[in-house]
Parts: sequence; structure tokens; C-alpha cells
Amino acid sequence: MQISLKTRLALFSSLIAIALTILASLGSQFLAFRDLQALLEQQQSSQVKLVAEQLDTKFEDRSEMLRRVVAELQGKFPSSPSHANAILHSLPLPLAFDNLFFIDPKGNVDYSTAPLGAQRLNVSDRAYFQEALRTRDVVISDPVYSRSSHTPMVYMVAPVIAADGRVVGMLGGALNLLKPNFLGRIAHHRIGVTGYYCLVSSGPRALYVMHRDTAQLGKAAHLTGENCGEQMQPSRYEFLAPNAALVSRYILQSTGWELVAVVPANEAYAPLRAMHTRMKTIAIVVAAIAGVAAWLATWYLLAPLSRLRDVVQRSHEDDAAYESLVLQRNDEIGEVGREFASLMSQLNLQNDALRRSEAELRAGELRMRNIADHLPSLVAYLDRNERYVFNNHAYEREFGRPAAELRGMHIRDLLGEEAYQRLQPYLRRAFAGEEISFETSELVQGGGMLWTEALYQPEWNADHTEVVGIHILVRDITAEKAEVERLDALTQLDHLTGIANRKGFDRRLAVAVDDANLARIPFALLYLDLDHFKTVNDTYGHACGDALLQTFSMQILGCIRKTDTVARLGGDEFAIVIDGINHPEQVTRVARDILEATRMPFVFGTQIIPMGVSIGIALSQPEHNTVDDIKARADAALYRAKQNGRHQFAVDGDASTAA
Ligand SMILES: Nc1nc2c(ncn2[C@@H]2O[C@H](COP(=O)(O)OP(=O)(O)OP(=O)(O)O)[C@@H](O)[C@H]2O)c(=O)[nH]1
Repeated sequence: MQISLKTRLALFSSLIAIALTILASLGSQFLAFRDLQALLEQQQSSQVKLVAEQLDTKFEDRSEMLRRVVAELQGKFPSSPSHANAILHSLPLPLAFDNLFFIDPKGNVDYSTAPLGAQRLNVSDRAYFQEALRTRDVVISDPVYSRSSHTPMVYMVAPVIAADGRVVGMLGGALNLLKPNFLGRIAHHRIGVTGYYCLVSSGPRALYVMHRDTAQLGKAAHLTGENCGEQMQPSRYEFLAPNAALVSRYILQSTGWELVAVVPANEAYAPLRAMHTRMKTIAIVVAAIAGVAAWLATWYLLAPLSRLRDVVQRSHEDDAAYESLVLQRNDEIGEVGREFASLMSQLNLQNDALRRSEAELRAGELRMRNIADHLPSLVAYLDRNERYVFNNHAYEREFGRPAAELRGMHIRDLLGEEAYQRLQPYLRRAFAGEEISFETSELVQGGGMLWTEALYQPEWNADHTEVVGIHILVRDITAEKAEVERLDALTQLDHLTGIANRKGFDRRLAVAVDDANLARIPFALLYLDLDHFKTVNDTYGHACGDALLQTFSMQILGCIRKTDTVARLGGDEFAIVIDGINHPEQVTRVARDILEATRMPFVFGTQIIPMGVSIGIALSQPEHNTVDDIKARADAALYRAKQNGRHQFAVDGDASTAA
């Protein structure tokens, strides 16, 4: 389930408000607890101190009484039981003590207002007796717990000191501590309703002298930190639910005993509990109100954000949705709204431009495709895996398959394994980044050659680090080839006579030399030069000379085979290449035929002009031939024919030859 930001923020704010309210309430409870605790401790301490001082006063009064009586004895210990009884009964002490007694210097209890047992009591080993001997003052004993009477007793003794300073005896008083006139009233005294006191003696064996539970009387107590037996286990959150009783203590000056007052937590902190309950109620109400208020405030404050979100969502389908935004808000949401509106406006402009350029691009692509489709050449694009991505219509015509079917097809599958193997070196170079152009030829059905020119142009990735594909252009150049050959042939023809010119002659001669060297096909080279042609020109004019040259070339053609080649090398110089000769006679017969053909005069208009030609013949060598060598030999033979008187032939290497 998706929870909106607004809900989450509202929830979060509410929780914060509730948490803060609870924290504030806990804080005030803690402070209230601390203040109340300090106040209660102060009050209770004062009360305990007051009671302790009353007890001290009671002990002090009795001590003072004993001192006064002892002083009245003027250092004389009673000399007889009757004397002692007289003294004891004459004193007001019985009101203060439960019984009175005299102890002689050896610790024997001689006289007592209480009946003495059969066995004589000696207290010389008691601490209070020895203390009184040492301090020579009134001493209060540690409490003695009487099992028979279940009462705690203390003995107070005052030494009788003779004029010479000796302790001649002691006057003692026994005190039942639980008597109403002493501790009795305090023991049953309550602090508050459930609070109570206990009194713990001093010394290493501290006992309960006073306790609300009489069963505890005389039992061991803690020397320090006594809580009247209460279990004190304050919790960590004492201020929330006080658990530990409120304890105050005070040490009696007269005895060193500790008076402890305990008020159970239930009573001591009752106001706090009441306050706690009230505060809890208030805190719940305040937290609820704060939570709801925070929720509503967040909801209200973030409502524009929701509207902005709606507009943003609608902007997917509606480019103008942002125009409904309220942009006057002077806060972050207003800023976001304005930024969004500005972005959307820019985006719309860019989208328009993009749409326009996309349309242009599509139109451009269409144009390019149309152009490519109308081209007679094969136009394709191969991806890195040598699979077609694009093929123009020419492919459909060429391979008889729809272009869509070719898309994704491997080039090998379309062209066949053999053609693919032929093209692979070129493909490899193109994929290596080289722009390749090459020609191929193949025999076509019905004879003739089909010539094609292929252009492989690599396409690089954006950072020019890798070739991602190849553009392929394959065009039929058969017609071009034929035209080139035709033009090339034209360049090898003599424009005047229509036979080969020097260039054509050189090519033909080179082929003949190669054939002779490689295939042992013998050939002959004939150099021909018209005799006195200059005179013809000079006498009958240049046109006449031209006509003679044309006639002469026709005459030569009549004397040679179709496979032989005649060329005009320039001026009145001609050459013939005769190959595949079986015998030199075959060549000399051609020379003789030409001499015979030119024996007849040339008729130009009304002019009859005698003709003559000198011929030099060179035959190919059985072994190694060169163009220059055979030319030189033919030329030398021609020279010889001229020298010998013209209109004859001479054969290289044969000095006798002539026609
Ligand atoms: N009519 C015409 N004359 C040409 C043409 N080309 C060269 N000539 C001329 O041909 C002549 C060649 O003369 P040469 O071969 O030097 O002299 P020749 O008179 O034939 O002498 P020999 O060869 O020794 O018998 C020169 O007069 C050139 O001007 C051409 O195309 N037409």
C-alpha cells in the first residue's frame, strides 16, 4: 500500500506532537516528584528530629537525676541493705525508672528495689559498668532484651566517687523502654496514617530497640541504613510510580541510637499519584488535540503540494496542464511550482522543436530511402555481425526477395558461401576501419561479363573508437567498362587510316613478346617506310599525301591475316606484327605481297603517282625477346632496305634478303 507524503508528514507531525506532549508531561511529573520528595523529606526529618530530641531529653533528665542523687551521697556507698533501701525509697527515682539498685566496686549488685535472685548478680563484665568506671560519669547501657518480659531494657549507672577520688560503688536504674512514659507512646505513634518509627541501637550488634512489630524487638538490625525492615527497591522510573518508602533518620545524642521514621510510598506519594492520574488524563487529551491539530495543519499546508503532484501527473498526457498551477505562493511549493512551470514551458518548446526535427528526419529518411530505392545500385547496411539492417529495392530486384525478409539475414546466407569467402577479405578490412573500393566480374548467362564496383564504407561509433557497421554500395559498371574499353581502343587507333596507332602497336607488340617468351609462339615485326613520301607531299599536296597513306594502309590490310596487326607509327612509318608464324617464309611472303601491291602507281584525281615502300623484318628469338631488341632489329633491317635502294625488304640477320 502506498502512503502519500502528505499522510506520512501528517502522521509524523501528529506523532511528534503527541510525543512532545508526553515528554512535557513526564518532565513536569519528574520535577513535581523531585520537589515533593524534597519537601516530604524535609518535613519528615524535622518530625524525626523533634521526637529524637524528646528522647534525648528523657535520657538526659534521668542521667541528671542519677547524678544529683549520687552527689547527695557525698562519696558514701550505703553501708547496709536497710541504709540502701532507705536511700532508694526516699528518692523520687522510681517514677523515672522501673527499679533502682546499688553496685559495689566489684560489680556485685547489692541492693535493688526489685527482688534479687538467690544467686548474687555481678555486672563487672558489663560494658556499661566498665565504661562508668572509666568515664566516672553516667553511662547508658546497650539495650538488653528480656525474653521473659518481652521488653527492651536499658541500665543507667552513675558512679559514687569518694572524697579521695575512688569509685566506691554505682547507683543504677533499670528502664523498660516500652513504658508509655518513655518509648511506648512513640512506638505506637504514627507519621501520617501508615508511617511509623523504629529505634536501632548503636554498636557492632545493633538491635531493634523499638519496632511497630514487637516480634522484631531485640532482633538484629542494620548498623547503618536501617529502614525498619522495609524492603527498599526504588525502580528506575520512581518518579512515575514511587515505590520506595520515604525514610528519615536521626542519631540520638545521649545514646548514639538511630531513630528511623518510615512512611510507605503509597501514602508519602499519594498526592503525586493523584496528580499523575490527572496529568495522564490531561496529557492524553492534550496529545490527542495536538496530534489532530498537527495532522490538520500538515494536511492544510501540504494541500498545494498535492495539487502540484496532480498537475505533474496530468502533464504526462496534457502538455498544458501546468498552466492551471497557482504560481503566486511565496514558499517552497510556490518555487517548485514556478520551476516546474518554467521547465514544462521549455520542455514544450523543446518537444515542438524535437517533433519538428523528428518529422524532418523522418522525411529525410524517407527521401533517402526513396533515393536509395530508386538507385539501380545495391545499397545496404551491415551491422557488426554482418547481418543486413537495410537493403534498398535493388536487392529485391536482384535477389527476388522482399527487403523486409533480408533484414537481419547474414550476408553469407544471401550471397552464398563461395561469394562470401571471396568478399570476406574486403569485409574484414572495412570492419577494421578501411574504406574499400573494389571491382568484381563474373560470367553471365548468355555470355559476356558482368562487372560490378563495390564500395564498403565503415560507420564508426560516436567517439570514433569502433566500427559499428558498413555501408555497402554495389553498382553495375559493365557498361562503363565497355565504354572505357571503347575509348581505350579509340586512343589506340590512327585517326587518318583507322588502323592502330603507335600506342596500339606498342600494346600488341608487348603481348607478342610475352607470348613468344612464355608460350614459345614465334612472331615477326615488320617496319615499313614509304619511299620519297616527302616528295608526294611537296609535289601534290598534303591531302594527296593523306590519301596515299590511307590507300597504303588498306593495301597492307589486304596482305595480312585478320589476327595480324598493322599500325601507323607516325608520318609514313608503318609496322606489322605477325604472330603464330610457322616459317620465316610466311613473313617474307607478306612483305613481297605488300611490295607487289604498291608496285601499282597511286592515282589521285588526274595525278598518277608512283609508290614504293621499304620493309625491315625482324623475327622473334627462340629464347628471350625484348620489345626494344626486336624494334632495334627491325629498324636496322629497314635501314638496310633503304640503303639497298628502297622498295625492297631486308630481314634482320639475313644480308642477302631483298625483293
Ligand atoms: N600528307 C601527310 N604527310 C605527312 C604526314 N605525316 C608526316 N608527313 C610527311 O611525311 C614526310 C616523311 O618524309 P620522310 O620519310 O622523312 O622522307 P621520304 O621522302 O619518305 O624519304 P625516304 O623515306 O628516305 O624515302 C614528311 O614530309 C612529313 O611532313 C601526314 O599525316 N600526312
